[in-house]
Amino acid sequence: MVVYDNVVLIGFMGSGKTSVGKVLARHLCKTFVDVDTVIEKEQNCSVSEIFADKGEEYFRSLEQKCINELTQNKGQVIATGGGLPIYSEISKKSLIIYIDADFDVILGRLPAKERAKRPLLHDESRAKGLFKERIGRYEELANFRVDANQSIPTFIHVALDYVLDQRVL
Ligand SMILES: Nc1ncnc2c1ncn2[C@@H]1O[C@H](COP(=O)(O)OP(=O)(O)O)[C@@H](O)[C@H]1O
Ligand SMILES: O=C(O)C1=C[C@@H](OP(=O)(O)O)[C@@H](O)[C@H](O)C1
Repeated sequence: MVVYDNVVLIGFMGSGKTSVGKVLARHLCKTFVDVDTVIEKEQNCSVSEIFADKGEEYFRSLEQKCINELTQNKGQVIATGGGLPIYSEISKKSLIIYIDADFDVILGRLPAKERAKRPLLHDESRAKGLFKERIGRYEELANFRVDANQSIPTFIHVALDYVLDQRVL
């Protein structure tokens, strides 16, 4: 049986990776880490500011460096940004869970303040295009997909049961 170092959550912007990750980590008694938050702390500015000042390509290089460093450690639940698995390699020793919510559900959940934090969500039709483009990659990479269209308490046990059936350090 494969032994995984970490649980890594992937999925589109706003699908709930951070929210689900925190709950999952608590139940599993693992450390929760959010890639965007780590980058923001290291750079001492927000993701939006990095996009505006240094550009998306630079942000993608920070993501790759960050996920490489984080996956040197073990026993964590790691929430990624929606574009990370599109542009970065994720260690093969990661148990990858796809947090899958419909585009309209995501938009309905995000207040203006949350949308403003995500530069690639500002233009709705472009964001919908990205959503369609990325689904295939998320599905291909994931060990497991969780339907995240409902409230977290209604589906968290599905993710938890799956992880508990695997061997994660
Ligand atoms: N299953 C859910 N039901 C209702 N609201 C949710 C759910 N998952 C996330 N949210 C809300 O959606 C927003 C985006 O969630 P977040 O966890 O930040 O997504 P991500 O990390 O994937 O970008 C937050 O305001 C969060 O409270
Ligand atoms: O999908 C993307 O390309 C992005 C997703 C964001 O993270 P969330 O998925 O947490 O919103 C953040 O990394 C950045 O705005 C780019």
